[in-house]
Amino acid sequence: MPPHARPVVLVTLPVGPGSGLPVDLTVDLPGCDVRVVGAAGLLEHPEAGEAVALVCNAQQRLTEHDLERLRSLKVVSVAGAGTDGMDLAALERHGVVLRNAPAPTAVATAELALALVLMAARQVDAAQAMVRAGKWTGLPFDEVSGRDLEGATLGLVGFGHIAQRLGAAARALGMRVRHTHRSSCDEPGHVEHLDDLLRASDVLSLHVPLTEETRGLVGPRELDLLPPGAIVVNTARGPVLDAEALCDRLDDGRLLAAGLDVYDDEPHVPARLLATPRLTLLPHLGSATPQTREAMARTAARHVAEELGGDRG
Ligand SMILES: NC(=O)C1=CN([C@@H]2O[C@H](COP(=O)(O)OP(=O)(O)OC[C@H]3O[C@@H](n4cnc5c(N)ncnc54)[C@H](O)[C@@H]3O)[C@@H](O)[C@H]2O)C=CC1
Ligand SMILES: O=CC(=O)O
Repeated sequence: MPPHARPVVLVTLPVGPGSGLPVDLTVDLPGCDVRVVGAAGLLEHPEAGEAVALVCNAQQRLTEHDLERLRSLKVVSVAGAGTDGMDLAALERHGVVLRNAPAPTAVATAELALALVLMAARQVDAAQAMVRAGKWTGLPFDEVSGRDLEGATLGLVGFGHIAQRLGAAARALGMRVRHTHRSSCDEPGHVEHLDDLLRASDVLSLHVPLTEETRGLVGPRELDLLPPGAIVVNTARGPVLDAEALCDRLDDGRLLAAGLDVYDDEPHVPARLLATPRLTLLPHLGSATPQTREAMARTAARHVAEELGGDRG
């Protein structure tokens, strides 16, 4: 950065006047030149080589090649939780600090996971389809009668920001809550081994980041450990769960129902999933409320301000 120049911060979030999120991040980044650019135009931006910070969402990909173009970058600040699109080793080689913002995503994402659990338990999609198709002729049929959640066990894989909120809501519904995560802990409900959690889970909800360790964490073997008639919800990342294996078990009736917000190759949703019964499919909607999106953007901007500290004009 030339001496006395103001630090340039590139923002690939759709924020500002005329966007879905009319937030002015210059307020959070005093002393910086904030440029809102489209994600696709990041490398082509005339100040790409001068930018010291990038504010982006959790879908942002950053490779070695990108970092060579963004050669002045010191900070990448994700307005969200997931950092699975980033080449972490390349960021380290280039001396770039990576921050994420899981806390502000938690309320909306936990609420969405709860919605998927409730929809699955009460077969909401199928019941509504019955009404819309004019097939409701009397009392609801057995195939949309679902199950009670009170007294059922919710198994949480990962017990961070989102899972803890979902767990609290589930307890309020009278569910038993069990959880497993990377390290041992003595919190009530902690189960040491994933297999034991699966065997106990009437409802399984996934809340781990996508890493080499969690890719394929819940596959055919794991799904077969669930009690018959279990529910599976994934709001974490598509590759954590084998969605084909999930469909097999919905097709043959071993699982009651499932809900997905995330997929292997978003926004592509495979035809097999679209054709599977009792499977609610949402478009990665977890944190998509205006309140949460604003909190995520502002938190990410604050993280940039913290990291740049005295470098600001
Ligand atoms: N659908 C959506 O819109 C959203 C999806 N997400 C996804 O949800 C994930 C979780 O979010 P937060 O709860 O905020 O994250 P967090 O960082 O607060 O919690 C992650 C938890 O996973 C555990 N964990 C990590 N690796 C593990 C492993 N190998 N085995 C077992 N546990 C492991 C950690 O110990 C921690 O308990 C994010 O990484 C992101 O991928 C997050 C926000 C919105
Ligand atoms: O998927 C969203 C995130 O914040 O991670």
